[in-house]
Amino acid sequence: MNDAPSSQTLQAAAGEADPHRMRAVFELQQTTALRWRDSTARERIARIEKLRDAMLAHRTAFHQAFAQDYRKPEAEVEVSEFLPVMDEIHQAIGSVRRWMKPKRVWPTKTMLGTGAQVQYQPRGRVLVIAPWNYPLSLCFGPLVSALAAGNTVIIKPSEMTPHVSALMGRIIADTFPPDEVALFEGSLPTSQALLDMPFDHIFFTGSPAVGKVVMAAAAKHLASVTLELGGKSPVIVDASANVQMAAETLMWGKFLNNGQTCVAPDTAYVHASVKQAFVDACRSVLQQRYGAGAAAQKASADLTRVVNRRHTQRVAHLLNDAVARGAKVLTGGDIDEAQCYIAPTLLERVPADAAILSEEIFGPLLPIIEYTDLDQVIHDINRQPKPLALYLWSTDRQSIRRVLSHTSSGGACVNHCVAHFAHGNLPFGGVNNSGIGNAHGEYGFKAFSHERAVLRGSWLHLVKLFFPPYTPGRNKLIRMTVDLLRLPF
Ligand SMILES: NC(=O)c1ccc[n+]([C@@H]2O[C@H](COP(=O)([O-])OP(=O)(O)OC[C@H]3O[C@@H](n4cnc5c(N)ncnc54)[C@H](O)[C@@H]3O)[C@@H](O)[C@H]2O)c1
Repeated sequence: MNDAPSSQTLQAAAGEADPHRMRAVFELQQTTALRWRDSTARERIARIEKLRDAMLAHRTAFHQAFAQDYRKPEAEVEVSEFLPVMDEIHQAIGSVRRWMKPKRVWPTKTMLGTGAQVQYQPRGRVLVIAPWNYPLSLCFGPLVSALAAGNTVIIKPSEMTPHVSALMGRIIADTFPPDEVALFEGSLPTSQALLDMPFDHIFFTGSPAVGKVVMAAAAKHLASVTLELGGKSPVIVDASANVQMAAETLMWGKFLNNGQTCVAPDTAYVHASVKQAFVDACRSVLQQRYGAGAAAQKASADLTRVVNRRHTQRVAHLLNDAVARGAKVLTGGDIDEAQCYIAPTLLERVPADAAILSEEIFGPLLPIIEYTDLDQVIHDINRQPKPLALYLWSTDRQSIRRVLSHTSSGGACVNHCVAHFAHGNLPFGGVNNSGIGNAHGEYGFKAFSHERAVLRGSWLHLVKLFFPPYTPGRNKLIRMTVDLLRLPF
């Protein structure tokens, strides 16, 4: 690969990556992608292990980069960035052999005597576009799945976490030749230049609005897509809920990464009979975790900052708009735009026309809506676009069954929140507005694989009985075969 543009050069352009270099790397990856079609599990595991070792060798540098980008506490870098990627790596190394094996399938009645299997082929050259909120996890997590499936990869991280993105760029450049894996930093122009190229698959994580742009770009080349999007994930705390447990878990899921989580609880419907107890429990959990009083909470090292001023203004607008329309702040409400700080905030009596009830909040605000009729809550949830997650705190089996069977969402947790993201044997993805396709574990492997149907077997020659000319005898045989399928065995 002597004529390959060096990764150092690729990273050299300030701001946006050079489109010519991106195109050159893309072309270069084609030869590798074709060669990797029959790559072995051992080769794929070796690549994943290289990534793991490089990532772990830069653990402290990551802690520093996250602190510089948005003051993310070290513990949260470990639990929400390293842990998911390490889990993905651990699972892929242990299971890729099994995932890759062609799966034999039983013949259907008309195919008796044939042999059939599903072969998992690498898609080829894939593009991973990632958001800023979990930059390491959402770049390297999909990278692991893509490598497990045998693809070459180009990654476009977010421009909003420049220190983490630059560090990941250095790691990729030092670990992989660009014909295997390359990372290009940049914003819209870089993303658009990449989307112009005929990738075999695009794995996009980000907002539903940009997801539509990505899908339209993919349509030009009929590239397959996985879209991991966002939305408003509703919460229900019903009259039977363990209120203390609900407060403890919900305050974690909501204020982890300061609410900047795709599956963050967005709006809480709380039954009137437990609302006051729930609010009291939430207040006390927040005080215990982040300090009593506004000054203590602002000084807490355990609260990540909002990623930048623009997003601080956006979240502050949601809060101010709700308050101006009559919402009441139950706790929090402090804003320091210069420091990108917004206190953990609970609101009630939010009027229906407040923007906070229609836009994804993606910040440390939680509107609480008191309810008495569960069916009305289900009706309200079903009027909104299908969310990425739905959370229910309840001990009543009937209510749990009713909510799970009458709503739709990418994923759901009962008596917890956010934690389903961490279960590597569950598909992670949205539905319609919150996403298309799945990530994680074997689902991630499949997202980056083409499931090719392969049919063989000497009995197949019997299909000639259905070839023209359609004599009366053949017509009869065809009709009999169709009628055979009406029989129950
Ligand atoms: N489902 C998930 O797994 C998941 C995970 C994290 C975040 N999200 C969602 O991501 C969103 C927040 O992240 P964000 O603000 O970085 O998202 P975003 O959609 O603004 O940006 C995501 C990526 O797309 C690029 N981009 C932005 N505009 C583009 C355009 N017009 N054309 C091409 N590329 C473009 C960005 O540079 C970035 O790399 C939220 O909606 C959140 O719910 C989803």
